[in-house]
Amino acid sequence: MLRTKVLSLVARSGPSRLMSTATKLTTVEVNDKTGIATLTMCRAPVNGLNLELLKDLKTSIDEIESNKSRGLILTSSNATIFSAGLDIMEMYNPEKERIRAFWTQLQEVWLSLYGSSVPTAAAINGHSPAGGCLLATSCEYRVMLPKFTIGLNETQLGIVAPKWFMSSFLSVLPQRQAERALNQGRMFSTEEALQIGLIDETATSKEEAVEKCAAFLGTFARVNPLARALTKQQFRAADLQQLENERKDDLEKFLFFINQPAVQKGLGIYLEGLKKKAKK
Ligand SMILES: CC/C=C\CCC/C=C/C(=O)SCCNC(=O)CCNC(=O)[C@H](O)C(C)(C)COP(=O)(O)OP(=O)(O)OC[C@H]1O[C@@H](n2cnc3c(N)ncnc32)[C@H](O)[C@@H]1OP(=O)(O)O
Repeated sequence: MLRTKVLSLVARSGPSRLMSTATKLTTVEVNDKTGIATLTMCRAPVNGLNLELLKDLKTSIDEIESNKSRGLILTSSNATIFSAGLDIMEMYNPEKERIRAFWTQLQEVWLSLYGSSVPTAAAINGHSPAGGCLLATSCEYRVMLPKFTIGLNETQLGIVAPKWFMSSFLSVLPQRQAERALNQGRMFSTEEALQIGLIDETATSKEEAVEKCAAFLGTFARVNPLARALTKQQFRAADLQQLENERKDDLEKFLFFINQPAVQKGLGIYLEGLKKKAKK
C-alpha cells in the first residue's frame, strides 16, 4: 500500500486543532511514490466556494507549488458534489468588506490554479456547476464520474460569467461551443461533456478517476519540468495577464453588478428555489 502523508498538520487557529489539517476546508495528501498531491475540498454540504474555502484552496495550491509536487489532483470529499460553485450566500445581501475579500480571493485562486507551474487534473466526482466548472476547467485534464452535471450556468441565475471564467472554458472548448453553452447557461451531463470535449475521460469511481488523473500527470514524468511549466504558462500568459492588469476594475465591476436590485432579487429567488428543492 502506498504511504501517503498529510501536509501541514498544524491547525490554523491554535493547538486545539492539532489533529486536523492546516486548512480546515481542504486537505492535501502527497503520494510518496509518485509525488502527486491530491487536494480535496471538504466544505459541507456542497463545497460552496465561500471566503474561507477559497482561502484554504489558495493556501493548499501554494503549498503544493512550493513543495515541488509532481502534480496536483483536485477533487471533493462529497460523494455527489465536486463543488456547487460560488456560495450564493456570499453574494446575496452581501456585507461590504467581506464581498470584496471574497471576490479578491476568487481571483487569487484562479490565478494560482490556472497559472500553476505544477501539472493539474480534476477528478470530478460529482456535480460541478459554475465556480465548480471554473475550477475543473482551470486544470489541464478532467476525469468525471457518470450521472453528474458540469457547466457554466451563470445566465440561468441572471448573472454573467466574467471574462476570466470564459478563458478557462475556452482553453477546453472551441469558441463556438463555449459561446453557445455560456449564453444558454447549459449544464452538460457527463456523457455530453465527454462528447463535446469538456472532460477528457470518465471513470466509474472516485478511486478510478484519481488513478486516471495520476496516469495523465505521469505522462510528464520524462518531460523537463521547467520546459513543461514554461510552455504551459506561455499558453496561458495572455489570460492571466489580462486579469492581473484588470483586477481592480474586475472587482469594481463585480461589486456594481452584484449590488443591482434586479440581480439581488434574482439571486433571492434562485436561493429560495434551491431551499424549496432541498426540503422536498
Ligand atoms: C460581473 C460578474 C458577476 C457575477 C459573477 C458571479 C459568478 C458566479 C459563479 C457561481 O458559481 S454562482 C453559483 C452557481 N451554482 C449553482 O447554481 C448550483 C446550485 N446548486 C445546485 O444545483 C444543487 O444544490 C447541487 C449542487 C446540484 C447539489 O444538489 P443536491 O440535491 O445534492 O443538494 P441541494 O440542492 O439539496 O443543496 C443542499 C444545500 O446546499 C445549498 N446550496 C446548494 N448550492 C449552493 C450554492 N451555490 N450556494 C449556496 N448554497 C447552496 C442548498 O440551498 C441546500 O441548502 P439547505 O440545506 O440549507 O436548504
